[in-house]
Amino acid sequence: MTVLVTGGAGYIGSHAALALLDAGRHVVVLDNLSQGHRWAVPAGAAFVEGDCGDYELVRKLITDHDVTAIMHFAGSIIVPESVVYPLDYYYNNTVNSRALAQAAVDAGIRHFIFSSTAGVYGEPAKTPILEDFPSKPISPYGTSKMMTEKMLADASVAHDMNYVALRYFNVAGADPKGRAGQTSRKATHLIKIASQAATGVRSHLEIYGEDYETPDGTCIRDYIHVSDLANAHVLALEYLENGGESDVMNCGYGRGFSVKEVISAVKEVSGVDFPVKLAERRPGDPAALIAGADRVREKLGWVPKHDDLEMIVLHALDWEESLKNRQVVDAA
Ligand SMILES: NC(=O)c1ccc[n+]([C@@H]2O[C@H](COP(=O)([O-])OP(=O)(O)OC[C@H]3O[C@@H](n4cnc5c(N)ncnc54)[C@H](O)[C@@H]3O)[C@@H](O)[C@H]2O)c1
Ligand SMILES: O=c1ccn([C@@H]2O[C@H](COP(=O)(O)OP(=O)(O)O[C@H]3O[C@H](CO)[C@@H](O)[C@H](O)[C@H]3O)[C@@H](O)[C@H]2O)c(=O)[nH]1
Repeated sequence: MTVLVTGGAGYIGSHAALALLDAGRHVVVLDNLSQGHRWAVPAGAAFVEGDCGDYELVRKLITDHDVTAIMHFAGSIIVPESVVYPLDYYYNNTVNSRALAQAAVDAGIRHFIFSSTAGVYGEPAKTPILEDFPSKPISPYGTSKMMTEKMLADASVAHDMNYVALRYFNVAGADPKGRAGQTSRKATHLIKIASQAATGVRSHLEIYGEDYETPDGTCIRDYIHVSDLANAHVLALEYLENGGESDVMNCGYGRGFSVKEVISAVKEVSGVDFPVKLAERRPGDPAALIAGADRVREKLGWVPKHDDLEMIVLHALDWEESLKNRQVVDAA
């Protein structure tokens, strides 16, 4: 009874692997190390280097490791990059997910958990965003994820496999025990970048637009601690194993912070007044994204432990400091 974690050498997958191990599960990580790091795979997990779209490899590792469920994190994640290289995104996020789903179905895997995104909603008409709002992505990244959701929905009807697609809002922070954190080679996320500015890895931070229709003019996002998100995956697995019906669920706290509020929190917690510059709007940024987050609480019994911006920032800063010692920082 092993859980296959694709993308488990990356940011969120490594935290999910830790949460599964903490819950007493067996884990095998499959990662092609295009973005992740071998050292980020928790010590208690088996590791296979390879591509989640490699059907034969996946079939073999399902047999070799006695896999009974899959958590699928592997993918390409940078929204603006997906606009420039859309076909790469459809390949890695949709085509490779199709191959993985095929291998899962053919091997008799009965439970599948998928990393989806608030990006499937595009520019929602209002917030909080509920799961039954229309999926109208405005980037190839969002569309590539939406298509995988739809494949899983159809496959779950045709085959004996239930699934949960978790639609993450803005994931941030790091393992409170310092065992994992965000180490992406091409950081774009606000809290990561602000933490790099506070720890001297970057010279400054740019605010992408302050003329949005929000109280302080900067974009509002629902920041969720990565360890709370990882725990939602463990609960989703238990839910599916107990016969829960397939579903999509938002993962956020149901409240938002503006870019300026996040910057203030990082300055406050770090004690560093790093330079901040105003820049143009980044294309494709909706003004406000806040999760309607009742379903994940009601259906999974999810109770977050880290719904506190200062705590999220503190853990992100601690991780950034620890990366300096590992000498794997990705400078701007
Ligand atoms: N970080 C966020 O805020 C966020 C928000 C919404 C959704 N997501 C989704 O969560 C998942 C994990 O994101 P992350 O932030 O941990 O990113 P990440 O880049 O840190 O991790 C992704 C991992 O997948 C691996 N990978 C990529 N393509 C692969 C392939 N074809 N085969 C095997 N391994 C492959 C990479 O090497 C990396 O280790 C992604 O699917 C992403 O779309 C992330
Ligand atoms: O240096 C920076 C980085 C970000 N931002 C702003 O900060 C906000 C948050 O940006 P970022 O951290 O890059 O996250 P998002 O673009 O909101 O996207 C994340 O959150 C989405 C859900 O809300 C997911 O769909 C995506 O996969 C995930 O990358 C946005 O308004 C950005 O314009 C800045 O002003 N300066």
